[in-house]
Amino acid sequence: MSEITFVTGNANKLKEVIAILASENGKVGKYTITNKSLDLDEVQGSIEEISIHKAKEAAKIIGGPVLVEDTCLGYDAFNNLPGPYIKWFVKAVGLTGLVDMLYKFEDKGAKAICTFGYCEGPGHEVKLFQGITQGNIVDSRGPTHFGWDSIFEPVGFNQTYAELDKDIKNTISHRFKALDKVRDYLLNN
Ligand SMILES: O=c1[nH]c(=O)c2ncn([C@@H]3O[C@H](COP(=O)(O)OP(=O)(O)OP(=O)(O)O)[C@@H](O)[C@H]3O)c2[nH]1
Ligand SMILES: [Mg+2]
Repeated sequence: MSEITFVTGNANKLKEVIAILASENGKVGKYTITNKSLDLDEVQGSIEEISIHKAKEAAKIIGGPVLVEDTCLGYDAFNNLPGPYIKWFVKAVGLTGLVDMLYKFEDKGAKAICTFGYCEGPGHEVKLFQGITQGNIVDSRGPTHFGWDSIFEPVGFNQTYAELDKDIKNTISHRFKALDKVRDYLLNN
């Protein structure tokens, strides 16, 4: 039995990862998923570079197998920015600012991108697993306690992530799609 530590400083992410990946007593195949709340350094760079760096740093701190995740929200009209910097945009301009900055653009399309990084331990390579959900940026609707959930309406739905039942979000989200690949990998390795 091997243990993998999911390292994140975000309680909402953790809830979703547990619900999607490890609902049955924290186990995925031969692995037990535990967690540690840590704020990891985030370098500037591509989505992939950020997740690789986070995973390597987490493996060093934990000294064993780790899973980390980085989430981006990229506007189609902005060539995928704010992307990995969405957290700082939420803090700086709020949800209203994030909606208003698209006012001159007809295209309200956006991609929610989730990239998990798995590292077996210090010095090991990092494996990446990505999931993308396409949506539109809309005026805030629903609870606002998780990032930009209330301004992202996934394609094919007329509710925002925040309005959707958690059970629904967790079967269509960027995080679900990425975790599906993580699960596949863990069940076969
Ligand atoms: O509405 C949302 N629905 C989601 O499904 C979702 N997933 C992440 N986020 C937010 O997007 C930023 C990512 O930054 P991020 O990946 O660096 O996360 P973080 O710094 O909070 O945690 P971590 O890096 O310690 O894991 C942060 O502001 C998160 O709150 C979401 N917002
Ligand atoms: Mg972060």
